[in-house]
Amino acid sequence: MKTEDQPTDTRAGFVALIGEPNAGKSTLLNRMVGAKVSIVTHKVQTTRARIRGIAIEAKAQIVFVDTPGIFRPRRRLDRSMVAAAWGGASDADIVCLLVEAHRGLTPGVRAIIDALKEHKVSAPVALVINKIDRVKAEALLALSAEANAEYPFAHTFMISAERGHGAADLGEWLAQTLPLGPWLYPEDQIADLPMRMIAAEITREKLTLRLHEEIPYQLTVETENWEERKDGSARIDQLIYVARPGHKGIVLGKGGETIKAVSTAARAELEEFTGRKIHLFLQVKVRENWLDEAERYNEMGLNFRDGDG
Ligand SMILES: Nc1nc2c(ncn2[C@@H]2O[C@H](COP(=O)(O)OP(=O)(O)OP(=O)(O)O)[C@@H](O)[C@H]2O)c(=O)[nH]1
Repeated sequence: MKTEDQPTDTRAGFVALIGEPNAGKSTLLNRMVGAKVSIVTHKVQTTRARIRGIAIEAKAQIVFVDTPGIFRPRRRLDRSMVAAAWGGASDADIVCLLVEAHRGLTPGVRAIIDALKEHKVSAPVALVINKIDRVKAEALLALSAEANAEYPFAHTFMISAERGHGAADLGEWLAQTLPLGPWLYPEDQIADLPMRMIAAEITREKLTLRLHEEIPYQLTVETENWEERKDGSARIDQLIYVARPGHKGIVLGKGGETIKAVSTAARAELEEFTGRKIHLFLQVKVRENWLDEAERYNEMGLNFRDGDG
């Protein structure tokens, strides 16, 4: 609620990052927010939850909605993800469409542009050409012209989310373009994602990095318990759900060496993130068909659409 005594020159609002899987949404989010809130791996379709990060730019508070990749729905999970992505896009004050410079207007990007038109997204849409480090300048201009002929983008940015080029200009424009209004979250809050979920994401990232291609992405991590201790440390208990009995052994590894390595890496990152000592306890459970359980979807911030698939 806006009150008389609040400054009137602040701005705040939601910015949805959309684009094909692997476009660099998580990398950009992490760069703008300056804290690790999303998983960055070489695998596609890693972002499952609608994770948000908050950046402060001049007098504006920019709340990023990192949507799951928008791609063609095949399985039930994919359809929820697509619905969540479009939900995020139409609730936003600004939409940023990330396009990979070296891939250009792929059929996937064209499908997103068609969907923007079809969903009549009223928010200004910025075209963000990412990974400019991978192409020559001439190619960028041609791509920009081609894309702007397809959709009335409010602005075009050419950036490298990884190296940082152009990110400041984008941040400045977002800050100027968001609606005037009081900040939405307290200043010291870097993300509205509960710490438990961040902790689960960290462990899932370590698992993904460690297991490479051995396990499909049917694997989920939940933080069951977070206990504050008197000495300032915290005890975190997490459950790793795998879809098949055979996967349990892979996650554990020979003599438990995989799970130990994952636990060590996750604990180190959690300690760095929280600035405190962490006691991390991991347990692996088999949960066949977890992909079909509504409960799991809701925990991931997705709406389970009964009757689908
Ligand atoms: N060369 C180059 N690579 C980049 C750049 N930005 C991101 N990447 C890489 O592109 C890959 C995908 O980046 P992510 O940030 O995970 O992509 P995403 O859009 O969040 O992907 P999903 O979570 O699958 O939707 C990673 O390997 C990044 O390191 C960039 O500016 N230049």
